[in-house]
Amino acid sequence: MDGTSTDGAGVDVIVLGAGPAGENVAGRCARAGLAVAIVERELVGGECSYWGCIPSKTLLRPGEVLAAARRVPGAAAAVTGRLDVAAVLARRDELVGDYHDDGQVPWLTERGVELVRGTGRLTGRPREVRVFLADGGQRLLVASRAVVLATGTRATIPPVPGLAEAEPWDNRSATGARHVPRSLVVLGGGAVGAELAQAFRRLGGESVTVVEGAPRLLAREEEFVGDEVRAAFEAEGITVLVDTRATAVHRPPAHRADQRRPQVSVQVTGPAGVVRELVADEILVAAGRTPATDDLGLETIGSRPGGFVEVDEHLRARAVPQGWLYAVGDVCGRALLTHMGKYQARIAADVIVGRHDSAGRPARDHADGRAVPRVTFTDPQVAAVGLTERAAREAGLAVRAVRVPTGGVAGASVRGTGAVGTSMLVIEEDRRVVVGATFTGADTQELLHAATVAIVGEVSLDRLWHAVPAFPTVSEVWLGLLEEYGL
Ligand SMILES: Cc1cc2nc3c(=O)[nH]c(=O)nc-3n(C[C@H](O)[C@H](O)[C@H](O)COP(=O)(O)OP(=O)(O)OC[C@H]3O[C@@H](n4cnc5c(N)ncnc54)[C@H](O)[C@@H]3O)c2cc1C
Ligand SMILES: NC(=O)c1ccc[n+]([C@@H]2O[C@H](COP(=O)([O-])OP(=O)(O)OC[C@H]3O[C@@H](n4cnc5c(N)ncnc54)[C@H](O)[C@@H]3O)[C@@H](O)[C@H]2O)c1
Repeated sequence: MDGTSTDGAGVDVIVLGAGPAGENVAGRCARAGLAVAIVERELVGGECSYWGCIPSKTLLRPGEVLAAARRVPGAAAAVTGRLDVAAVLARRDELVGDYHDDGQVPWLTERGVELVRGTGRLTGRPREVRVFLADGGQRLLVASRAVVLATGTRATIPPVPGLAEAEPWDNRSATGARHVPRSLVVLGGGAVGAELAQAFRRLGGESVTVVEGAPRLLAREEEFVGDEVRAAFEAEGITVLVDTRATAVHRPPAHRADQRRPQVSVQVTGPAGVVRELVADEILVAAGRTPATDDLGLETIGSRPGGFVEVDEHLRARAVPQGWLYAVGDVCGRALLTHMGKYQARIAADVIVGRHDSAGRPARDHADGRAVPRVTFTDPQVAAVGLTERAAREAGLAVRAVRVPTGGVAGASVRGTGAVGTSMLVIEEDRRVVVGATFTGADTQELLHAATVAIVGEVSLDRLWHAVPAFPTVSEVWLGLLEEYGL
């Protein structure tokens, strides 16, 4: 084909997508001595670095610090001003590298990974990828060992009449905002919606309304999670509408190019079919993610373009029996979280490299489905790992759940007044091991890893009893939970 150069000779592994998952599989393969090319069509670092984890946490942090100070008598009196929005947005810009990837590219080049700027597509021949280069040319790459798909996801825009035409915000426009809208409707109360609703409220949004179709916020977590986050949101003036779906959206066109965009009206239908109309400056769609596979050549391997890439326990695409195609990160649909994508990347790299565990078994994914840690960075924070009580019962496990208030320990009291939250363990009765844990409250993120270790290590309660939490730390909730269980 005209303009195509075939100079992929000598490449062992091709990775499509340089988000956190792609970078990690490339880096680990290269560390093992393989020649690796990584293809990226936007910015090295992916969604997480520029439009996901990093900017969203940066927008949340100032409000979290202020709220924490207000809970400490003596310190509270020193909080006299408002958040400096311009400084918050400037810090966001700094942490996203002003939307340039110069700070991230060296991580790849220092490891000897070749960066190819362009859009990659499977050709249908084994281990072959055509790259539509950013400069307009094309390049054919052929790998001797493997191709890894790590192309991530984008925001799903649900088929609500008028929504797409209303030019809604998605995670990119929201995390990259240049101003705080006076009024904001957030469609979806999952992790993206909950975090960004609170961020914009605390940054000065006068009216923030979350519209969630499920019966509660963060609906995949324990039921008390959504109830507690909702109570906290309502206490700070965020309106939460659950069991409610958007049914029509309308934004009239601006009359002149220099005019402020007209407000958007959102018709929602709530419980018992009650219809309401919400009017706001912006609507943010936070209704889940769509895999970036519509133009990846999946049809050439017999898979449906636009879907998640189904993988086995070695992260090999099930559609390719020869086993040369892998998928890691969001695109494999297992757990849409950066740290899980990075974990899958390490496993896939070890399979490609041929690394075995100490028992001589090939690397495989043990954590997905069983021990996925997740933190929603709202205030109160939600930190959870493993199975919810309901999921454990649905999986046929005989479990008992125990709960204590997170604020009931001295460690919480010394951190501030009015500590809220709940700590809960889901315990499999037969084996006396933890299979799930949830901690809500301020700063519970750091309680989580102990629970992850307990689950992955299958540590018995009788052993956990001898893991003494230091005084006065919030980790003393572990002691309360084990006593509540009967130890
Ligand atoms: C607002 C928000 C906040 C979040 N916060 C957190 C958080 O706090 N913690 C957490 O763990 N997770 C968080 N996530 C999820 C996290 O961002 C994703 O799980 C993570 O980015 C997935 O990494 P990935 O490498 O699989 O894909 P991505 O980060 O999406 O990267 C994929 C890359 O592939 C490139 N690409 C796509 N198609 C092609 C192609 N054909 N050729 C070449 N390149 C291609 C893209 O340009 C992109 O750079 C958040 C997500 C959002 C939206
Ligand atoms: N702190 C974190 O780790 C973090 C933060 C943000 C995102 N993420 C990851 O990103 C992924 C995507 O997050 P998300 O919040 O976009 O998706 P999500 O699937 O977690 O939540 C989407 C929510 O939108 C609701 N919804 C969908 N369509 C709707 C409609 N038409 N009307 C009303 N409600 C509707 C769903 O019921 C659901 O509760 C998450 O799965 C999570 O893994 C993680």
